[in-house]
Amino acid sequence: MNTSATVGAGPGLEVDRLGKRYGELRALDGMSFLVRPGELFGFVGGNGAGKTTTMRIVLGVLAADSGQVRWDGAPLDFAGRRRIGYMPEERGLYPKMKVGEQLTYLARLHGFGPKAARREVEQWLERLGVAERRDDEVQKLSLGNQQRVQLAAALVYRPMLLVLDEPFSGLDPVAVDVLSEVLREQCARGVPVLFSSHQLDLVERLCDRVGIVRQGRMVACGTVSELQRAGSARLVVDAPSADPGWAERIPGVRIVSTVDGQTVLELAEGVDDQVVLRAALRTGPVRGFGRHQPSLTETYRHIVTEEASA
Ligand SMILES: Nc1ncnc2c1ncn2[C@@H]1O[C@H](COP(=O)(O)OP(=O)(O)OP(=O)(O)O)[C@@H](O)[C@H]1O
Repeated sequence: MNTSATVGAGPGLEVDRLGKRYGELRALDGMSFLVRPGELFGFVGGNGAGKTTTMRIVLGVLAADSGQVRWDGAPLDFAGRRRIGYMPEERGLYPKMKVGEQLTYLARLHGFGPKAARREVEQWLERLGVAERRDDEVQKLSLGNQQRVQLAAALVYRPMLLVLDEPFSGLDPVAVDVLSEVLREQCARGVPVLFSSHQLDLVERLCDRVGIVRQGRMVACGTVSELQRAGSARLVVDAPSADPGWAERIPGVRIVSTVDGQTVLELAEGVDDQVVLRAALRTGPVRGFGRHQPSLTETYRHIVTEEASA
């Protein structure tokens, strides 16, 4: 598991040791990671961890105090940044402009001819389920539908990279499915996708790699299973005749929960699970014994808490 990105010439997006202060507040403190072509990268972390600040710096709407953002090994310049599909946290559509006109304008701005622009716009409006709203002003749409249009705005000019700040928040379950599919398709075309989210179940399902941010830096980065392996080892033991505290005296073992004879145990590094099995067998029959696969939410809590107490 990498806790920081390997830096050097290479394809994709490289965020290299970004630093950013707002007055006295250190918002970013050496933020580094890579998003490779065709990779769906989930950017997670608590409120105020520095995700939006990082994305704004990638987009160039905010300048870093230190560090660099690179695309394919070269510093990301204005021309490169124009080819990023961006969905800002504060959203960014013209409220009084009609949906279709706004998207067509964006596509035209990015070099599409009139016919091609209209074709792209129609395709995304259909795909994202807002085609019947093409002649409505953005401000007349529900928040969820405004969000769909905002997504169309990030996709309509075929970006080389997608940077989406909480794209799933506020979407209904059907729209979540459509967006998940769209992001997967973009990845299949080779587009790297960086998105932030607090919906860890969704991130776990969808992402190739996940970066966990705390206090302006990347504290863990890897595939979901790499992160899970880096979390604590847990065992689930089903010993129906055992007293609730049966595992208390095993060195290096902490009881996480006991429900109906089923005990979840956390093992310190190096503890032999066979010692636990023998202790369980001394209590009577053992009906189940196995490793507990933590969810990304559990792993996230573990990593963030460990970092806080380090
Ligand atoms: N314009 C600003 N002026 C001063 N402080 C700011 C500004 N923008 C962000 N911050 C601070 O910088 C830190 C990082 O904020 P940021 O918005 O990047 O976090 P985040 O990870 O996106 O959080 P959330 O999940 O809540 O959206 C926070 O402490 C925030 O209060």
